[in-house]
Order: sequence, then structure tokens, then C-alpha cells
Amino acid sequence: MQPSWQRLKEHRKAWKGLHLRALFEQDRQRFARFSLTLDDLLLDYSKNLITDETLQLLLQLAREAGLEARREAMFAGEKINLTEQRAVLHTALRNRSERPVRVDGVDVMPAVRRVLARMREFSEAVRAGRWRGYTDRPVTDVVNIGIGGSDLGPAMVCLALAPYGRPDLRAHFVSNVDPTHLHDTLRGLDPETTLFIVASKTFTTQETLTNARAARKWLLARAHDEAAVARHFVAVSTNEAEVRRFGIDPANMFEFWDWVGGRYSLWSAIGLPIAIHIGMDRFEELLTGGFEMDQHFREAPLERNLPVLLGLIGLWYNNFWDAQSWALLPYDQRLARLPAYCQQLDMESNGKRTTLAGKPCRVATGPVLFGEPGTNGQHAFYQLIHQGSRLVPCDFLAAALSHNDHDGQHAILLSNFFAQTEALMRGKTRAEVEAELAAEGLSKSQIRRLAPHKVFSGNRPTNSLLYRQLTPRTLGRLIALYEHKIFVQGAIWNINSFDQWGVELGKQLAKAILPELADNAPTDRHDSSTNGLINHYKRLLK
Ligand SMILES: O=P(O)(O)OC[C@H]1O[C@H](O)[C@H](O)[C@@H](O)[C@@H]1O
Repeated sequence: MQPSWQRLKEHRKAWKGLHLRALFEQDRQRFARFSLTLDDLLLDYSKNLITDETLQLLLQLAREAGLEARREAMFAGEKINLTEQRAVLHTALRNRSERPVRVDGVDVMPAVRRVLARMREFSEAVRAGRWRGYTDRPVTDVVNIGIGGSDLGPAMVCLALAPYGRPDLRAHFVSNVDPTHLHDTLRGLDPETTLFIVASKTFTTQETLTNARAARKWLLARAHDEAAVARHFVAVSTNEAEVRRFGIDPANMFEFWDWVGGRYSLWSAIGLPIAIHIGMDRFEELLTGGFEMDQHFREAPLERNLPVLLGLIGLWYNNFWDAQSWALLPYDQRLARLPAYCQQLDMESNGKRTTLAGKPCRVATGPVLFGEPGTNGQHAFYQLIHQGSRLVPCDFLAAALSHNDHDGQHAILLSNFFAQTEALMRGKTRAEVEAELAAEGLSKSQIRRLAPHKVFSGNRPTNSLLYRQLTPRTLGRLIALYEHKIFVQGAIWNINSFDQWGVELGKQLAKAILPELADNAPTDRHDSSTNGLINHYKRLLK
């Protein structure tokens, strides 16, 4: 354990009754000292349970953990994903500079640019109506079939950037192996004008291949001609052999590489639905936003570095305040899928308990992430954040300008954004509650009974991210900000943020169970609970 870890423990012990309200009262400059901008993007981290000393200790921890060297190793294409012996280079996908990026001595940038050029050509052909279906009609609906990283990124971005999308070229996303997902999506679509993108890094994922086969059947039920498949199916993958085996012509395949992790892949050809929806120029603006955050992360001193600060502050609560969760609260309806996207990003990256040295991790790692857009969440789970017994650190996000402001409604949204972080920080004291109730005319005994329930302890930490408008560039910055935040934490915990072995066991067991479901015979191959469930299922089908 790094020496500053122990010092942070002591610092936490000494924290005692220090209240954020008092910290703000004592220091009029607190916001100025604990906020940072990157162009129009503001991070206000002043409403955190931190002092200068806390930050110094956290920064020291980052240095002792070798964060800077690890960051360089990632950008330089070293194989930092040790368990899979892979480089981690989603940053190369959005490298807008001339700088080469080498893996095993070979510059990957020419291949990256080649695929981007193909994406441009294809997305422009679809958007201009030059790409035609088997009856010579242009595409009206694009259905992405993929799951996890091959779904959440493009789905989140297409919704977020819908104001830049073409209403006559609709984007749909099918991920779940539950047949209802595909059924509901295809209902109302016309096979003659529907384009399927089968997106899978491995091209072996059960859900995606099952849905892709069902989609092909749906097309052929109308077309009655295998030749139609080439006009309606393209693939995005790293695995050409499997794409071929599935029956998609490699000429219709968009490639990416094993150094792109699934949850970091929206910047690659996995972003094809985005490019078709908003156009390639806008997609490249998204890349530029990501690139700008990369440069900031790589070059800004740690104490003025947005992802580093977010990562360290999160770690402070996770490891020294026993916080087990983190809430991501976008005050932006278009960011409704951002929490789900970040759930995969964070929980699949840092949900680990083995260090890079193969030893058990002695400290808590990644938090449980949840969130919903504001103001919806306020009327649902914020109760627990305000008055519950757990500490839930939150990130609030909002744009100053809406793409759809009607009659000043956006100001109502933002007033809630500002009010929530203020309320969480200040709370409401017993004396304030009593004075309020007395002013309402309640009797002394009524006040005594009610007051304890109406007290807010406050002192509940938040970060606020405020930017001008949700443009492709701003969204690119935000996504890269969270990617690097997670990197910072993983580096300090000394875990591999880039593998995901934890998803394998369930997949294996499901494969073994599927054949057992083919007949009515009761099973006794499992524990009594699993046997009981399978056998009850079989009885219900009789
Ligand atoms: O893109 P694919 O190879 O189909 O993988 C889709 C997803 O499934 C896996 O189980 C992983 O947990 C995810 O990281 C991945 O994004």
C-alpha cells in the first residue's frame, strides 16, 4: 500500500464534524479554487468533502501509484491489458494528429484512417439514397444488432445527438436475446428499406448471432432471394472468418482491432450507426471532442486534470468514506442512456478483485453505478440520496442551452439542477425546520413530532459538469472524460480495467442448460434450486 494511503486514512479520521456548509462560509473563494474549465466545459468540484490537504494527499497517491507512467503506457500502445496480452488504444481511433501510434512496432493509424474513409463512403451512400435495397428503394431504417459495447455506445450517442439526426433515416437498436426486442423493433418496418448492421467484436456472441439470423429470416420471408442479404446486411467486427461463416460478404464488413475494448469501441466502426444517423462530419466532431480530452488528460498537470480529479475524488469516497455507489444524473433527456452506458464502462472495467500481480485486491474497487435523467430521478430515488443512511456521491450534468427550448422550460430544468446540489450540500438543520414549522402555525408538540423527519443532514457530495450545449464535440469530451476517470481509478487500485472474465461463467452455464430445456424430462444435474426452477419451468409449459 502506498504511504499516502495511510495518511489519507488518518486525514479521514480527523475529518469528524467538518460540514461543507461551514467550509463554504469560511472560504468565499472555494468555488474558484475547486473548479476547472476546458473551454466551455466547467467542472465544479467544490461541493465535495475535500480540503487542500485532501487533494494534495490524493494527488500524492496518484503519483506514488505511478499513474503518469501508466497513462503513457496506454497512449504508447503497450500491452497493458495483461490477461489478454493486448494494447488498449481507443485513443488511437480518435487521434486527430499526425502522430503515429504503434502496436508491436507497426503504426495503426493508416488502418484507422482507411476504415474511417470506408465509413464515410458507406454512410454518405446510405444518407444520399445511393445505397439501395433489393427492390431498388433507399434505406429508411437502420437496425443495429449488437449487445454490450456493440450496442450501448452507439445507442447512447444516437439518442444524445438526435437533434443532428435525419428524421427520415431512423436508427434502431436490438440487443436482447429476448425475441420480443427484435419483434417490437421490426414491427412496422419494411424489409425493402431496412438496413441491418450486425455489430460484434468477436462475432461469436449468442444474442447477436441469434438476432441476426432471425433478422435475415425476416428479410428472406419477403425477398425469397439470398442475393438480397448483401443489400441489407453489413457487419462490424474484428473477426472476418466468422463474418464470412455467417454469410456476410467481407466487402460489406467494417473492421476494427483487438486493441479496441468492446466498451471503448463507439469511436471505431462500431460507431457506424452514429455516422449514418448524424453524418460522418458530425461523427468526426465527436472524435475530435474525444481527442481533445485525450490531450488534456495526457498533458495537463495532475492537479488541473479533469479525469484525474474526478477519479481521485471518486476514490476518496469509495475507499475512505465506504461509499459503495456513484450516481450519474444528467439533467438532459437526451442523455437518458448515459448512465447505462457508463454502467458498462465503469462496472465492467473496475468490477474486479484481483490485482495485476494476481493477488487479491486489499481495497474496495469500482462502485455500483446508477442514474436517471433529472428531474425524473428527483421524484423517485433522490429521497435516499438526501436523507438515506448511505453516502451516495453524485455527478450532475447539464447544458446551458437546450436544442428544444419552449417558453423558457429549460430554465426550470436548470433551476432544479442548481437547487439539488445546493440542497445536498447545505441540508436543513433542526433549528431551520422548527422555525419553518412554527411559521406554518404548527403547535409545539406537532413540531416535536415532525421535525426529526424533516431534517436534512446535508454534507452530501456532488460534482457538477456544465457546458454550453450537447454538441458532438462536447459529447465526445464527456465520454472520454469518464473513460479516463475510470482508468485513473483502475491504475491506483492496480487492477486490469480492460478484461471482463466475470461475464464468462454465466455464458458457459447457459450453454450447458439450453439443451436440457429441449424436452419435458425433469433434471437433477444441478443444485436443488436450479433443478427446482428448471423443472417448474417445464411443468408450466405442459
Ligand atoms: O461485441 P461482442 O464481441 O459481441 O461482445 C459484446 C459484449 O459481450 C461480452 O460479454 C462483454 O462482456 C462485453 O464487453 C461486450 O461488449
